[in-house]
Amino acid sequence: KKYVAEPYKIKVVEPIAVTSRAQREEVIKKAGYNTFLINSSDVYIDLLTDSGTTAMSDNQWAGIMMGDEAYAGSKNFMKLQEAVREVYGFKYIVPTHQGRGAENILSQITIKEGDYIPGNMYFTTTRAHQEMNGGTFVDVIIDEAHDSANENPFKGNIDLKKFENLIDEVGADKIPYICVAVTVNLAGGQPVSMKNLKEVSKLAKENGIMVMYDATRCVENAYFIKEREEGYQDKSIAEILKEMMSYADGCTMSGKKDCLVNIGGFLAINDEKLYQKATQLVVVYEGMPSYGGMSGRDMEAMARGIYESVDYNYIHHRITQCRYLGDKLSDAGIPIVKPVGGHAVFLDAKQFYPHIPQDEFPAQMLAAQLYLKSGVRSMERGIISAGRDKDGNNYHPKLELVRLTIPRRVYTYAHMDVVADSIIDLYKERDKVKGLKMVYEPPVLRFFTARFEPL
Ligand SMILES: CC1=C(O)/C(=C\N=C(/Cc2ccc(O)c(F)c2)C(=O)O)C(COP(=O)(O)O)=CN1
Repeated sequence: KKYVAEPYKIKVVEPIAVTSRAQREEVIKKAGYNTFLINSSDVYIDLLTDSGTTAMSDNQWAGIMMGDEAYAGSKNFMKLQEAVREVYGFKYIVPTHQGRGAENILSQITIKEGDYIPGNMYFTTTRAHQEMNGGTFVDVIIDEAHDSANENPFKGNIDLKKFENLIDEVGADKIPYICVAVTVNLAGGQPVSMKNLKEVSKLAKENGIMVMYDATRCVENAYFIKEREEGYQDKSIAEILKEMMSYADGCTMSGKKDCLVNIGGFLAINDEKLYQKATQLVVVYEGMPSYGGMSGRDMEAMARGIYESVDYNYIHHRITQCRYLGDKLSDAGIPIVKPVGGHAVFLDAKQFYPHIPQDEFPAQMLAAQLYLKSGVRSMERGIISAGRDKDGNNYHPKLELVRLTIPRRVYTYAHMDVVADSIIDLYKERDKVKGLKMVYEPPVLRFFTARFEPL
């Protein structure tokens, strides 16, 4: 398979754990069949998440030495503010320790009891903060996004009809903003087209509703627009990203993904009044508006990461490496979410284990089996992650997935081959695998610490 060689060379290495099957059997039992509870020292290839697992560049590490740890008005904040203004185009920026720090503040300053927040598919922390502030999340993504085999090139798109129906149903004054995730994590890292962003922005403006992006993987989204959307092939990633952001009133950002850092995030806003409300809260939850829970050195690393992230060679390799894994799996007949997303390959556990009913947690079991087989850690993104509704009933998401999340600039194609080969082996033994029962269920965001036993 043709692939794009890494546009960087390795300068520092971090040995990884080569384990035996016997060791892994001990580990998975102790971890209650939950990959979140496995120690990093017992993991060979860690595809749990792309969040905070990035390898920073030498330029970013050099920035760590330039930390201005002044409590107020740090030089690094000025650098970060300049980077966000230049690359994203937003006027005001409130640094936070990570994405959910921004989600917490945005939700508190915009959502009132009884409000509705439309969005393109839910995300766990985003929906949690919206609900904690009395809002109700309403999924307005196109239907195709819930069909893992559908190859629509922009499966993250908002269904304008659904958005309009909600406005007619509840009234625009009950909708503080529409949350547009670019890309859509749980749909399989699927992008939103520029055309759809423009249309959403127009409809929202006509109704006095703000548009807030969850910009966590926005550079990946820009790459897909360049690759797939008419009229953008000759534009740079930076130009596309800037245009994307111009259709939003602000964004929350988990810097731990597309800003290429291990910690950090921000809330960016154009409206001055909203910015002032945000600064009143950031001092309560994160710290001064000029550091927001980050050290000076981490703000410097994130500022430098923002500039690096729009380099074509970086993002071209990043997306291509992910697609390499996806193509190798689908060529071998393994059921995955199509098209392959920007940050991960998602295994369709419902099709992988058709004999295991969703209430026996097929995706949870598949992630455990993959660890047992090869020490590769992945993440359940199915019924366990979906949690329970207000009446305490399990949500039954159409997508019962295992996410193989590729950290940025960390693994080589050889690691991708190990992952692919072990999944292909697992598929051959799929009939022998049984489901799980949950033996410990925490009340909130249960997937992080729940424990299971084989049936
Ligand atoms: C699209 C989006 C995210 O992907 C995201 C985080 N993502 C994680 C970490 C994670 C989060 C929640 C889970 O249920 C989970 F199991 C994993 C992840 O692996 O994908 C956040 C929040 O950004 P923070 O992590 O910087 O606070 C906001 N928006």
